[in-house]
Amino acid sequence: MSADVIDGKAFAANIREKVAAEVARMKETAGVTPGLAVVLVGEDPASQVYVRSKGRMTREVGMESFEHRLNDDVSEQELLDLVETLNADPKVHGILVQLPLPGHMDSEKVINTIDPRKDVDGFHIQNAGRLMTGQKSMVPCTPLGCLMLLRDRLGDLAGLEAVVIGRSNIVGKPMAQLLLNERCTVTITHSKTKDLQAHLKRADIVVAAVGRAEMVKGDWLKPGACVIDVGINRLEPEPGKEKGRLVGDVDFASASEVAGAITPVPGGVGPMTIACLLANTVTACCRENGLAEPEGLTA
Ligand SMILES: Nc1nc(=O)c2c([nH]1)NC[C@@H]1CN(c3ccc(C(=O)N[C@@H](CCC(=O)O)C(=O)O)cc3)C=[N+]21
Repeated sequence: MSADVIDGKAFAANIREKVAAEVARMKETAGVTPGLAVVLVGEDPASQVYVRSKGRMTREVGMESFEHRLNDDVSEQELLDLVETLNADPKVHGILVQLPLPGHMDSEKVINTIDPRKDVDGFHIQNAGRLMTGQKSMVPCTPLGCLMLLRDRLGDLAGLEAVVIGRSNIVGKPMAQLLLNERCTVTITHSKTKDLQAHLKRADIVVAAVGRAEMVKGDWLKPGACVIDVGINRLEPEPGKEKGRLVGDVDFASASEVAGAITPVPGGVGPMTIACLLANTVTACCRENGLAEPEGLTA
């Protein structure tokens, strides 16, 4: 192995420490405590685990955590009413509605009902538009976390060739936009891209967010590339095991022979996502209260 393994877990812990210091300062100087509301519809076990660890980390940094669990047969109107209630609640500075929502709900409508100032996921159409036009916005947590890791590793990103694999509204598109804002030369590839390997061969930066286990192989990469693996895929359990292994969209074994630096799964981008959610909540609370925004927690 030649690549440096980027320790997202440690980096995220460091971000959470900064967030905690900021929260303490806000309580002391302005008497405000940032609050994050998380809404979970249905009983998906993986989502429950994720929501629980968000709640724990929210409290650990000294913020208030509000958890709302709704049955998966709740009507869309009931969910919209809850979002409106949270919009109007002065103790709530950030609102996250866990996705995916049950099939009978219109996710776009639900997301766009969140007050954009409280949209700590950065999924509201107003935040997407603001990010695209370079106006102050809430930035989606996973791409923000990836950007922090890239800046830490590479410093100034201007002029670098960046290839994003995946075109989702949640990761691929905002990631490409952030890299463009850093003045990278950005290519967005996806499942219909004709010659992915030809693109990757040029890439100084690779952000893989396709959701296909171990798809990107080491010999597709430019030697020395910085590889950020957003994928979280669970493999089939091996015989006799209850749970399969967690792997990314990049074949770590072969990629770490070629890359200059690479994020592992788990322990890479995942923890950064939660840390950035907390950072966004602090940012939202500062903006709401006219307080100076802390350095290093936004894009
Ligand atoms: N509105 C909304 N916003 C989200 O940000 C959102 C969502 N819905 N729905 C679900 C996905 C998933 N997600 C993860 C975040 C962190 C880890 C994470 O910390 N993973 C650990 C390990 C997890 C494990 O061991 O199972 C790691 O990669 O090291 C995973 C998954 C945020 N999501």
